[in-house]
Amino acid sequence: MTETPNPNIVDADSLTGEMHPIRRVVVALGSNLGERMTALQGAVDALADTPDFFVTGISPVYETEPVDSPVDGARKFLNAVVLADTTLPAARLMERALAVEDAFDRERSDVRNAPRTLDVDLIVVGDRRANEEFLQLPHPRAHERAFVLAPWHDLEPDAVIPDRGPIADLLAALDASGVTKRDDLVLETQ
Ligand SMILES: Nc1ncnc2c1ncn2[C@@H]1O[C@H](COP(=O)(O)OP(=O)(O)OP(=O)(O)O)[C@@H](O)[C@H]1O
Ligand SMILES: Nc1nc2c(c(=O)[nH]1)N=C(CO)CN2
Repeated sequence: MTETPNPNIVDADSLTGEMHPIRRVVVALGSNLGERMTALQGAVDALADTPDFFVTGISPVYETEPVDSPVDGARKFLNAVVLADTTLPAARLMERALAVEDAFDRERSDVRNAPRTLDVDLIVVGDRRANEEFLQLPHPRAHERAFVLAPWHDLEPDAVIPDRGPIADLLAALDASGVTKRDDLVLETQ
């Protein structure tokens, strides 16, 4: 007897499956090398051009003190967060994030947290959990990063990181003194 697939049990990350649920995605952007705003705007445009990926929100831009920088006196970052709805599997999103970084001459360094033209991090993909080197979800350090939580909180004050809690509470527990909103810098939607 042929088994009829149950449409309610979709392997959301099967790369071969036809059906994928729509999931809300939070993407964090950062740059502290070169033309920082050009890189952030380019990332927003590239994400918006991604098939089956619909940008629903773009945060204000924050200028932030480098966290855990290996370089003394490293330049400040510009950071922002993009919200989107997508049916793309998380692994495809990760590939896309890496391709967008590469398009901005991101050099991959062995030095952890080295300055970078563009960093594109997946923070949450619906309630998807992953713990592989290539893909960890929710992002394992997002809950302790004011440079991620502050812009995200502007867009979604009631958001929750699975297993970590409400971002409002997480943000309130952090020292956010190194994180400054730059009202003069605005990322545009296409
Ligand atoms: N949720 C995720 N978002 C972005 N990259 C991830 C994620 N999970 C795993 N990775 C992997 O991490 C690698 C990117 O590391 P990268 O050098 O950009 O880290 P980083 O941005 O410097 O540090 P951090 O991960 O602390 O933000 C990629 O190979 C990517 O596959
Ligand atoms: N302020 C700031 N600090 C960082 C950032 C970042 O985007 N902003 N990214 C890091 C690694 O991803 C490490 N440190």
